[in-house]
Parts: sequence; structure tokens; C-alpha cells
Amino acid sequence: MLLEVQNLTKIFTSGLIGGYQVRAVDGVSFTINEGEIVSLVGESGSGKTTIGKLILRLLTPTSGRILFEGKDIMKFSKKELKTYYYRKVQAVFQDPFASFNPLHQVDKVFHMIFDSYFPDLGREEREEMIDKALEEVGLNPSEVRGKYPHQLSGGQLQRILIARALLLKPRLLIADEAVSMLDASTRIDVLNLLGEFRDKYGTSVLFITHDLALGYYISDSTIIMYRGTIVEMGETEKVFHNPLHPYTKMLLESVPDLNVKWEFKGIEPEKEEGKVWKIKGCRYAPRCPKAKDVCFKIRPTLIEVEKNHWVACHLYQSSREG
Ligand SMILES: Nc1ncnc2c1ncn2[C@@H]1O[C@H](COP(=O)(O)OP(=O)(O)OP(=O)(O)O)[C@@H](O)[C@H]1O
Repeated sequence: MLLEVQNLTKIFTSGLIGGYQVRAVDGVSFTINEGEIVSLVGESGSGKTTIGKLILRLLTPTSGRILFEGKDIMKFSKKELKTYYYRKVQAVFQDPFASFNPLHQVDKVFHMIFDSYFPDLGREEREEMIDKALEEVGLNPSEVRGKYPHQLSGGQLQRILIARALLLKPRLLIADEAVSMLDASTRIDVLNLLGEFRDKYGTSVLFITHDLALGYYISDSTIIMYRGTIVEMGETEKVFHNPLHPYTKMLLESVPDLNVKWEFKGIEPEKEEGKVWKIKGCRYAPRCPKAKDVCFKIRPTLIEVEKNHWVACHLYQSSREG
């Protein structure tokens, strides 16, 4: 097993006077195997990015652990941390334009890696490695090298960032909404690229997205998040073709269908933000059409309903007990 997230919790304090605590990630556990592509799916604010940042050690957990190759990442020595950041984990984020300095040629992003980790690498070797990395992500080095960010498209920039992330063949790539800003055809090309890298180098991918269709397309396993908690997870085929949690069902029903036109159905009023995080039971209970008393009182735990398919829902738990 490559990565093991154990009972991870991250609490932020929000608001000034009378502020409230946001349990952005609340008791989350999952694993990523070598060469596995796992989608982390959920609507805005469900805690996906926070999980990515915790794995990247950009945030410190409030409680729980993240084990990488069996070692607690918060206990890494300085040397282990340096290795973690270049050979083990890399990340690509949503907005490719934000990752480039508009005043620098795009190649600079590669030299930053060389300067930090291989300061002694000769010029020729560097050039060769950059060209090879660019070719691997389907770019023609002579078309992109020496250019400034405004001279390239979002798709080309995102490919360059993927090339940089994959330059050192990391074990895990965290792709946080990495294709969301690309147009539909470029998006599929970039997704295919991630799949090809996994097949070629065994790179695992944590694919963070709010788009169910993209998650289905690329991933072996899917984790559905709601307000900091996992409501359902398992093999992608099982989660999508036999969804169990009312939230997963609702999400799947909301995927727009090409044959159906938009129709006004009323807008659900926003819950008072501070109150949502205080809910003792299932966080989805206030929105769930099937909620019972117990759903508001006790947090359901994940149970394995069929092989490699877990759900956290009292509906299922009580019917099993009954
Ligand atoms: N630094 C912070 N301080 C306070 N609250 C935060 C902070 N970072 C995130 N949050 C809150 O934690 C919750 C989870 O945020 P997060 O960004 O992880 O969600 P997300 O699922 O990635 O959403 P999105 O898809 O919109 O990026 C949100 O309610 C957010 O407002």
C-alpha cells in the first residue's frame, strides 16, 4: 500500500467575533495502492482540497495520521521530507496560469526543480531531460520552449506543469481540479495522459474533482465526500452503477443529460454555515429525503456492503440490523 489516511481530521476556526469551527475533514480514512487512480469527489466545500494539502504537508492535521510507504509523514526527518517532495509526491492544481510567473519563460519551472534538487546537473543534461519530459506529455519542445505564459494556451501550460510534476517520476500525483479549466477535448487528452503515466511508470493518482463524469472516466476507485466526511467509497464501477448513499444517488441524478432541458425547480436555501459543522449525526441528514431520527443523532460509520464498496448511512445499517 502506498498511502494510508487514518482517521484524519482538520479543524479550522472561521469568523472573528463569535467565530465557529469548521471541521473541514472529519475522521476520514482511505488508502491508495501502488498504481491506483482514486477520485475524491464532492461538491464545493466538502474538504477535498484540504485532504490534498494535508497529504502534501501544506497543512498540519488536527488529529489522525497519513502514512506514506508505512511512515507517518508528520514524522519525516528533513532528509525524508526532501525526498518526499521530489521523488514521492507531486501536485498539479486547477489554474495553470497562476503557477507561472508572467515575466519568466515557461522553462523556468523545470530549472527551479533542478536548482533545488540537482544543482550540479550540467546544462546539456538539463536540456535533454526537459525536452524528453515535454515530449512525454505530447508537446513539441521547439513550440513551447522559450515562450512566455501568455503565448501559450491553458492546455499547453497545464501539460507543462504535468511534465514538471512527472519529471522525477513521483510515486503519487495529486491532481486537484487539474483539468477543470481546460476545454472538453483538451481535458480528455490530459486525463488520458494521467492514465498513460500510471500504466508506464506505476504512478498513483489522487484525482480531486467535483465532476462525476471525469472521476468515472479515469479512476479505479471513487471516494464521495460530503462536508468533511466520506459517505461512500469503493470500486468506481460499483459506486457509479450501484450507488447506495442518498447523496451519491442525488449527485448521479444531477449529472446533466443531453436530452433534458433546464427547468426551474426552486433553490434550496443555504444552511447557516456554522450550524452545519455542529451536526452530531450524518452531515447530509438535513438535506436527505430519507433521514430518520437516528440520522441527526449518531454519525454513521462506513460499512462494507459488498466487496470493495463501503457506505456510511443509517438506512443501510438499520436495514441490515433489522
Ligand atoms: N484556511 C482555512 N481557514 C478556514 N476555513 C477553511 C480554510 N481552508 C478551507 N476552509 C473551509 O474548509 C471547508 C473545506 O474546504 P476545501 O477547500 O477543502 O473544500 P473543497 O471540497 O476542496 O472545495 P472546492 O471544490 O470549492 O475547492 C470549507 O468550508 C472551507 O471554507
